[in-house]
Amino acid sequence: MTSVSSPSDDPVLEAEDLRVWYGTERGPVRAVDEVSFSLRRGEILGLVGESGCGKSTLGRGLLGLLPDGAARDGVLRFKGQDMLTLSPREQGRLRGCELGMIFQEPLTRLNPLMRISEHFSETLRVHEKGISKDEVQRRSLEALRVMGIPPTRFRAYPHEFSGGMRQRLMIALTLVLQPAFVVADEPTTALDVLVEAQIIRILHDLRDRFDTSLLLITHNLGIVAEACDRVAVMYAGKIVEIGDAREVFRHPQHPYTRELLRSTISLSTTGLNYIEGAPPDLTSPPPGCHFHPRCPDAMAVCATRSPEPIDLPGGNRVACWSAASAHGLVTLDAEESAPLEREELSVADEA
Ligand SMILES: Nc1ncnc2c1ncn2[C@@H]1O[C@H](COP(=O)(O)OP(=O)(O)OP(=O)(O)O)[C@@H](O)[C@H]1O
Repeated sequence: MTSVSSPSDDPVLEAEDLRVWYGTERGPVRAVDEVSFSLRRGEILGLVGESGCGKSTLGRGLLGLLPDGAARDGVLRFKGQDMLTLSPREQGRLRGCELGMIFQEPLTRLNPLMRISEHFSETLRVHEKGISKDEVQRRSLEALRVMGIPPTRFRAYPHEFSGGMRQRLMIALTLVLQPAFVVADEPTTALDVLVEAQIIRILHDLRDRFDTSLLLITHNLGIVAEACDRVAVMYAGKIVEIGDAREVFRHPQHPYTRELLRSTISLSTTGLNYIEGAPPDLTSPPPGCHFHPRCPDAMAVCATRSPEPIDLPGGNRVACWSAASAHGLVTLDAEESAPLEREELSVADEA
């Protein structure tokens, strides 16, 4: 599937050194750790990585939808305005109409006592005061149509819909507000392949009509390849690679991206937990590059110094000593560039 319109250059969202952490008894869980990226108007950015790498936290952190005990810092601009300096009330107002989220578990969010028409009119009236009845109906039916739900179901109750349809209803309720930025967190988990294809079409529809920017969090790399303009790969709280989706899939530059792609392709599955080992505990991630204990290309420097994101000639932005050194963008001495001797390292650590 190809996109018919290209995203404009205006950044809608800009994150600089954004951090999100959860306070726990074991210490702070650094779920998002100095993440920087921007999203242009109408752009669809896929966010991938194994479970526990911080994808949902980043998505929720961008919208300010974090649980009590979580904190954010850094810079987060939406249409040029720094969100982190706004009061919770101002953020809430913005969230209502300009920012939207499509959740993993939609069923809990529909009121069983309210007809679908009432859900739409409540959503629209809260955010667009003074909107006429005719306009509510027109916009609601249009959102239902886009999601493939017949207008005859407009006055039905949530329990009269199948699970997949309820999920689509939730998406319609987000889209009816025509938000500028939407986070979709695993929107297709519960859906069959046909619906998945439909959702991809809808995402493009949304972008083409309203210039909506979208962060699509998913384990399904096929969807990212098909539906996204760019992809960000997250590992242990950091974006380790970001770039044009086709370029990243064709020429992955970070060893983690390569492993992620390989594990998916070789197993023909959407599960991504097949790279040897597991992502680290984010209360005490390994020093240096967080991926170094599992990295096939690790060098001595990787265990001690965290690599900064760097733009590679193909356009990918990658945080990896090995990739940067292969492109001649950093100079490492013989000791730093020696292959990482894992056993020796642990002996040396104990000494
Ligand atoms: N409310 C919370 N309190 C403390 N730690 C949390 C909380 N929510 C998430 N975490 C931790 O933050 C880290 C990142 O979790 P997050 O859910 O953002 O990852 P993810 O990549 O979205 O995973 P998945 O793909 O399974 O949804 C994990 O270590 C997780 O245990």
